[in-house]
Amino acid sequence: MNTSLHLLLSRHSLGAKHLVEPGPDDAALDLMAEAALHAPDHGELVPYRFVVVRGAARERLGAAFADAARRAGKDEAGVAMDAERAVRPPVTVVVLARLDLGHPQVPAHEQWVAVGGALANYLNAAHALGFGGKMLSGAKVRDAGLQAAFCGPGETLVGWIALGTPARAPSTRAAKAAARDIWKDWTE
Ligand SMILES: Cc1cc2nc3c(=O)[nH]c(=O)nc-3n(C[C@H](O)[C@H](O)[C@H](O)COP(=O)(O)O)c2cc1C
Repeated sequence: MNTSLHLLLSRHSLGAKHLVEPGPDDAALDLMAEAALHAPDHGELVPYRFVVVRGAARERLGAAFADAARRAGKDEAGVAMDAERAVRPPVTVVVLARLDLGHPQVPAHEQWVAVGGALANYLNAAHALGFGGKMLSGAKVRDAGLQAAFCGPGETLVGWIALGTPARAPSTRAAKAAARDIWKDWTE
């Protein structure tokens, strides 16, 4: 099979507990961002941006996650688990959407499609470079403190991508759908 297609067909998500050092460095993060920029994007609005959390910044994100967990009423075990989610992955990339809601040609749903396309390209590029990762959101994206920490005016906190080197092979699981379930010819 063609190598590029093999990469697309073999990508899978891998959670933080299966990710080890090293995470993507600047060169890899540049390539992943380049790949995101190659996704379809009506009007070339680039309605997204990424914020990289690594090194000592992981502890700060852990503290911010812990604060959010306390605001959500979690007990101390839950708080510690949320903090660990930020500290454990070698690299966490915060995904932010920045839609132009008043755009005369490109409605919001098209800009969201562009955000999703960029995210898919970003994750596929990480996979092509040998990294594993998983996109996560959860109730934390609606936490006012975390939103204030990352979002500029009008931006949406989409979530976090945990990234690192896969510590294990993917587990086998049933396909979410068969290819023939999601396309068909148009007939009357
Ligand atoms: C925007 C977005 C947010 C997500 N948030 C979560 C989440 O909070 N928790 C979770 O378990 N999966 C979440 N997922 C799904 C996983 O990232 C992953 O796609 C899913 O587990 C299926 O695995 P696969 O990517 O290997 O097909 C999210 C996906 C997207 C695109």
